[in-house]
Amino acid sequence: MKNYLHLENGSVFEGELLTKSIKKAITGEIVFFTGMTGYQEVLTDPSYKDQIVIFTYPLIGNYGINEYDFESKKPHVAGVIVYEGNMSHSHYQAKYSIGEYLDKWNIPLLSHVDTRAVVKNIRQEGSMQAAITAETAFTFESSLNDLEAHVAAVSTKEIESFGKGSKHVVMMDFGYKKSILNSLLEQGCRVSVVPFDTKFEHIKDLNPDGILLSNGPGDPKQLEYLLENIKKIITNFPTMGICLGHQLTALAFGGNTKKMLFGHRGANQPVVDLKTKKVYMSSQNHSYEVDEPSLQGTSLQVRFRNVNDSTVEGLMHKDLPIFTTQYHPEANPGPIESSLLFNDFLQMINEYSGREKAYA
Ligand SMILES: NC(=O)CC[C@H](N)C(=O)O
Repeated sequence: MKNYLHLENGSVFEGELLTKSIKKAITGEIVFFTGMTGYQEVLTDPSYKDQIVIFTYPLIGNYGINEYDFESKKPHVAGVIVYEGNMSHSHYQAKYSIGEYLDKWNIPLLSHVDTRAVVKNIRQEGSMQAAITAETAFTFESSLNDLEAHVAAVSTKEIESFGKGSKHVVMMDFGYKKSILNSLLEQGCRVSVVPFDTKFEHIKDLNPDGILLSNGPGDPKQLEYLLENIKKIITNFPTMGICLGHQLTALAFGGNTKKMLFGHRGANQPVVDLKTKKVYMSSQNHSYEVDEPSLQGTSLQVRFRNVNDSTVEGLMHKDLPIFTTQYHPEANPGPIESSLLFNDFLQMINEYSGREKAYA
């Protein structure tokens, strides 16, 4: 069935709807993902909440959807745009086609769209809204900012515990990916996943050895009201921050964040570790970045940098055991070479265990 993708700049693209017909237009910020594989992880990563994802790789769906690669319990994207959506998947682990899976959650999949032309629009003009509808005309009534997803919609409502290890990591859940939890479990940790707004006093009672600030959707500044609490937590326990967790760390120490022209979303973003001068290929998904000049005079310094555009890709605290990455060391999808950072986190925890508050 013919349907249309409308961009906020007035461009309209025709496509074929592979999922059931939509009664009402679907709107969201349109973002493009450049990885060749990993669509299942992208669809279920809570950081993509309410966004319309357009895949640049021209064949999506060929290995179906399996039971193992979910990053959370359900898909969070508002809609999916592809060049060719393959509904006759072939993989021994596949349970559904991508279309069946999206249909189950009432998420439209629009195919045969000129994805290269759409991405050129986003690259040239920056982030914008888009709509998927059966109508040839569409008027946007909201602004891009109104569409920003909030962490409260994806964070856990109650504390959940995983693993039996001796080191206890409390993960503040801003919309965590399951692979982060798995990476911590692989390090032999016991993990408590706690709501994003859990107070310092409560976290202290949980007696953590370390804190992980997770990834999550939306503008980090939406959580400005929590920064004081976050700062208290991370200055008292060894901390690793990932993506939104990285951005919140920067804000908590007085740095600033800003929206990028169109963000980084893919599985081959080169990042240099300024400490070792080694370059890693990384998995990324973000629209915001830490504004480097704003770090001047703070106690944070840049540890990782994007090789393509020099943006800040990670920070370390000058005195405290805190480090962060804008990219995703847990991969999924993408290269796993940065998973070593979870070892570093554990080393840092071991170094500081028993020294509670000694450095606060
Ligand atoms: N993956 C993430 O945590 C994304 C962080 C933030 N929502 C951004 O888009 O920049």
